[in-house]
Amino acid sequence: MIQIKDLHKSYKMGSNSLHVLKGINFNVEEGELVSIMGSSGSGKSTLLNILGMLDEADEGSYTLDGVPIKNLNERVAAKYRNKFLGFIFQSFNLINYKSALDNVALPLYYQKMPRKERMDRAFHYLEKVGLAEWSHHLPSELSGGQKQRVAIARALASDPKVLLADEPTGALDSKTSHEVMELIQGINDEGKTILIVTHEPDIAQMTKRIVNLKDGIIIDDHKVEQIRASQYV
Ligand SMILES: Nc1ncnc2c1ncn2[C@@H]1O[C@H](COP(=O)(O)OP(=O)(O)OP(=O)(O)O)[C@@H](O)[C@H]1O
Repeated sequence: MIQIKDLHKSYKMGSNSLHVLKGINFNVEEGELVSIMGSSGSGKSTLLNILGMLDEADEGSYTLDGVPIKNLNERVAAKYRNKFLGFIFQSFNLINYKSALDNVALPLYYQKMPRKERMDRAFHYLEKVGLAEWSHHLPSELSGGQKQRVAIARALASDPKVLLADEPTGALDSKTSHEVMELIQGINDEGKTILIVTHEPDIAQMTKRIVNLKDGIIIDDHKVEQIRASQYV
């Protein structure tokens, strides 16, 4: 699903240049659940931004579902991004004045899906994350865990090939984090490819593979004996 070869990325700062990614190689197969770990400044967000087509590498190649991602104009990049990728953020990024249902339906509106179809679809995904009864509530009326479930439903509604999650449990308490991870594990069980950036080892242990970054290179990449979140609840 994802092939990354010898990826390099530097940031220019005045006359200096900060070499952040120093030759990253890794592949992700369809249906994997992978966590990317590493200390602050190791390059996790830089890598996730490149995977999310929000930034481009200086050198190396990135192929997503067989498509080489390079030198795309913004319109084509946006089309591929919508088609291939769903995003989940630490801070949920919901629109406060829209209901849970409207938040999930909004990306479908931008994809020009007819109203009835997009509302039915949004409701289906809210049901899937266990929030059917909360569909008309505003984000301010939901708990942190419920907000992240809405954000997950929104990411799933476009049926992307890959979900990219940047610290998805970073704003949640431990019990809620495990519940959200249980949901993510369930979505992965249905075949979705998922990559999670996290600095929490117990969250990484709930994925199937941990990739460790340090100073812009991968220092470790191993499969894990997955801990099922249901053991915690
Ligand atoms: N747009 C930018 N311009 C200049 N330097 C940047 C930029 N973005 C990131 N950096 C620098 O690149 C390095 C890697 O940053 P990155 O955000 O990828 O790390 P990270 O592993 O995600 O860290 P954290 O866990 O703190 O989010 C850091 O030293 C950071 O200051």
